[in-house]
This record gives sequence, C-alpha cells and structure tokens, in this order.
Amino acid sequence: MIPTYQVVLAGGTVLYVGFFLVQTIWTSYKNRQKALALSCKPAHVAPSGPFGLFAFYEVSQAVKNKTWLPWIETQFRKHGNTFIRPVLGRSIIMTSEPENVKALLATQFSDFGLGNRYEHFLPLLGDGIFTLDGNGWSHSRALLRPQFSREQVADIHQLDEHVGHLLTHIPTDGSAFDIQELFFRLTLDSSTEFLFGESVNSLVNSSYTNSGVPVKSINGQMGFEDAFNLSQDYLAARTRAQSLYWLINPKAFRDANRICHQLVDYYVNMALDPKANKDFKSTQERDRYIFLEALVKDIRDPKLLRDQLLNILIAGRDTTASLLSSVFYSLAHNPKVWAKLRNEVVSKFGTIKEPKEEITFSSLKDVTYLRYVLDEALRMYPPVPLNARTALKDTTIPVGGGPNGASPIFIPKGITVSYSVWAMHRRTDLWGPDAAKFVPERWEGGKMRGWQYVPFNGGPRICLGQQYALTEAGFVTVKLLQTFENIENADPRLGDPLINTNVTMSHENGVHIKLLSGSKAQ
Ligand code: HEM
Repeated sequence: MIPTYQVVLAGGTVLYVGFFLVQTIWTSYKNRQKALALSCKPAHVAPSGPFGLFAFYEVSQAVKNKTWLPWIETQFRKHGNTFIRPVLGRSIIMTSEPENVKALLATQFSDFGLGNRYEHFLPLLGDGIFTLDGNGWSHSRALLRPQFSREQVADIHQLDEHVGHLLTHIPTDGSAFDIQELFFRLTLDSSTEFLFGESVNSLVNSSYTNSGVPVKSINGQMGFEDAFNLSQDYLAARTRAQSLYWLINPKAFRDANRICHQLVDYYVNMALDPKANKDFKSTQERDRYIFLEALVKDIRDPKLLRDQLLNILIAGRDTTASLLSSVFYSLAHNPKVWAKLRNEVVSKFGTIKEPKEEITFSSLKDVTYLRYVLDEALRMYPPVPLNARTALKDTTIPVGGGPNGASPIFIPKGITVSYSVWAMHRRTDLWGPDAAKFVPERWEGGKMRGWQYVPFNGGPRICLGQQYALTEAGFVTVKLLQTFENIENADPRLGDPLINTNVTMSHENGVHIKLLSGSKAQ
C-alpha cells in the first residue's frame, strides 16, 4: 500500500511538470506567431547539451583558464555573428553585429534595460547611474552630466602629482617590473582625488587614510584597495550566476563592501557639513575641482551620495587602468609604434628634462598619433569587453535571423541579448585581414568609427567619463614617453595575453616591461 502523502506528492509533481510543459509549448507557439507577424526568422541555435549544461561547463572552463573572450570569438566564427546559446535552461542571444548593437543601445533604447544588474551590484553600489534603469537612471544622468563638462575634465594638473608618485616605483636601472599594478593604483589615486577631494594615495607609502580605513591591508585589517578589488570579483561572479546571484553573498564580500562604504561615508559626511569638519578643504582652498562638493549642492541624502560616488568610481577606475595597461602592453610588443609616438610627443612637448609646450586638454589633442594609439588599444582590448541588455517588452533586433542571418529576430520580453565588443572589434570582415594586429595607422582619416567600434558604448547611456579617461590616459602616456627613451617587453611568454574578465578586463599575468632612459636605452 503506497502512503497517501506519496500519492499526493507524485500527483503534484506530474501536474507541475505537465503545466510547465504545456506553458512552454504554448509560449513558444505564441512567440512563433508574433515573430511571423513581424517578419522575423529564427536564429541559429548553438548546440549546448541538455539544459545548456555543456555550454555552461565550457564557459566555466574558459573563464577559469582566462580564455573566455577568445573562446566567445571562436563561437562567433563557428555559429555566425548572431546566434542563440541555451545555458542552464535559459536562452541567451549572442551577437557581434554592429546593426544589433546600435538597436540595443540607441535606436531601440527604450525596449531594453540592464536586466538583473541592479540586484547583482546592489550590495556595493546601491542606487546609482551605473545600476539604475528608467527614471532613476535618467535622473542620475541629468544630475551627473554637468560634472563632466569640458572645464572640469580639462583640469589635469592634479594628475601630475600622482604620475610623479608612479615614477618613483619604476626601476631606474632598466630592470623589469609590472606596470599594470602601478596603473591600477594610479587610477585609484587620481579618481579618489577627483571624486572626494582627497586621494587615498595608494602609490605613496602611507598606511591609513583620514577615514581610518587602511589604504592597503595591514595587521589583518582589509585595506580599501583590496576591499574594492574583492567586491568587484564578487559582483562579476554574481553577474555570471544570473538569476542565482543571491547564492553569492559570503562574509568576505559583505566585509569588503562595508570597508568601501566606510571610506566613502567619511568624505560624504565631511562634504555635507564642512563647517563641523576641520579637515575639510574646499575646491577654492585646494585650487582644484572636487566632484563631491559639486554634488552635495543637489543631493543631501548621504546614502544616495555614497551610491553615486561608488558608481562613478567603479565605472572610471579599472577601465582607465585597463586602457593604460593595454597601451603599454602594445607599445612593448611594437617598438616601431613606440619610436614613432615618442618622436611626435617629444617634438611637441619636449623631454622631461627639456620640456617645451605645456600638456593640456587641447594640446594633447594635437598629437593625432597618440589618439590613434589609444583608439587601437581600445579596439583590441576594450576595457568593457562584454555587455548585455534584456528586453523590457516583446521586441526585435534587426539582423541574425534566417539561413543567411539577414532577417530580424524576435526577442520576447525578459530575454537577454549579450553583445561582445571584443569579438566585434576583431572581426576581419569589418577591420581587414590584420584585425588581430596592433596597427594605429588604421585610424588615419577616421573612417573606421561607427557602430562597429563601441569601447565607450553609444546612445543615451554612452560613457560619461570618455573625455576624462582619454585625457588621463593621454597625459600619463606622454609623461612616460617624455621620461623614457625606450621600452622592452619583459614577459617571455609567447602568444596572445591571458585576459582576466571581471566587470572590466585586465591582463592576467600583468604587463611586465622594462623602461630605459639615457645610456641604457640602446
Ligand atoms: C577607458 C576608460 C573607460 C571606458 C572604456 C569606459 C567604458 C564605459 C562603457 C562601455 C559604459 C557603458 C556601460 C553600460 O551601459 O553597460 C560606461 C558607462 C559609464 N562610464 Fe565609462 N568608461 C571609461 C572611463 C570612465 C571614467 C574615467 C568615468 C568617470 C570618471 C566613467 C564614467 C562612466 C559612467 C558614469 C557611466 C554610466 C553612464 C550611464 O549609464 O548613463 N567612465 N563606460
């Protein structure tokens, strides 16, 4: 005799599975009808095993081996520039097609949102420009946009001090060092100064910031630099876990978030009540622009201030460090490009010992080859190599359907379209047979710009800090070219670099180079 509860359980399970199957079949029938009405055709489905388990395994392996980006590139070669990838029972549309990227980011902007990004990033970033959709986002954007005006961005003299600190870490005897590590500290120092009015000075040997949070981990206490990096690792893991993100919330993550919040809250409280804080120094006293001081004129809620500041710190710090690292990686592997660039820089600005013209926002723009080098590094190593948007309603994307991939595809509400900037920037049909090579000259005449090149995204959510980032990267590159005559790659590993893909990308093994001046530069 079978117990009653077992009969009820078995019956319930059969009913649930039956309902699920009927619903799936019905939804897919309805979607096919809608697709037909919109002249859409189905996209190629990449074989991914039952419930997309094989695909999930392959992705996990590629992430572990730091070959995720090239792996995605080979998937596009195998399955076409737009295809469907089932992963863990969900279908994701993958694309490297400029037409589709344009639709997601610009022409059909209001059809798509950030999906679960808000929930993934909430514990560290709260409600800010980078995490919000809809009204919350447009309000944030309107509020923050004026802080990125030309006048503010052009104020580059604060960078000089931080580049000076960076130079003290470069071996003077021409021995090898990892410049990427220094760039990550440099951009942490410069962006905290720009945002809070006071730098955490991670390139200087100080232990504690005024907030009481150590700069680097010390005596078992986690420092801000480590906390900020660790939090971002967890944000990336939560993003990869998609709707199971809530499973990833360990104590280490919560501790790291608390430390980041503690540091930012210190500056926020000071700016909200400057008279009560003797440490506070205004923009006038410091003779430099302070983002937070401008922001407290509009926002008085300490939590919202903290959120917006952290949103900008995350958007601006690692991306710029990533760009600088890729520039120096590429220069070290292309000595002719270094020589040509140095020639142009020195003839305009002189050397560090015999300077000529002052380096300013506009004088930097006169060195066109510098812009080509930055553009080419952003093409080959886009700091945000992968991104995604999720349909807010039933909609379409323009290409990828049908046997030749030329028809639109139907995108039901809730489906995610993932676009690979990395793969699109390396397509030989778009960039020529030398797409995998670092060739700054390809930018001559400016004919390559368009939706095939989106390192800063495009449309209404285009990066707010683009000019700031290009100015900082240009300034730092010029200073190093003025100081050193030659560069050498010091990494014996052959082949393409391994790439660590977090929220942004970085070089897994660092960027090991030698910088040589005077008699050592032979
Ligand atoms: C080379 C450096 C940089 C690159 C490649 C870059 C790239 C990007 C990209 C791809 C996005 C779009 C993200 C998305 O919507 O999914 C973005 C957004 C953003 N970036 Fe940048 N960024 C850089 C530097 C900066 C800097 C230095 C700042 C600020 C100081 C900054 C501030 C922002 C902000 C506030 C957003 C959000 C815009 C919005 O959603 O309306 N970025 N950036």
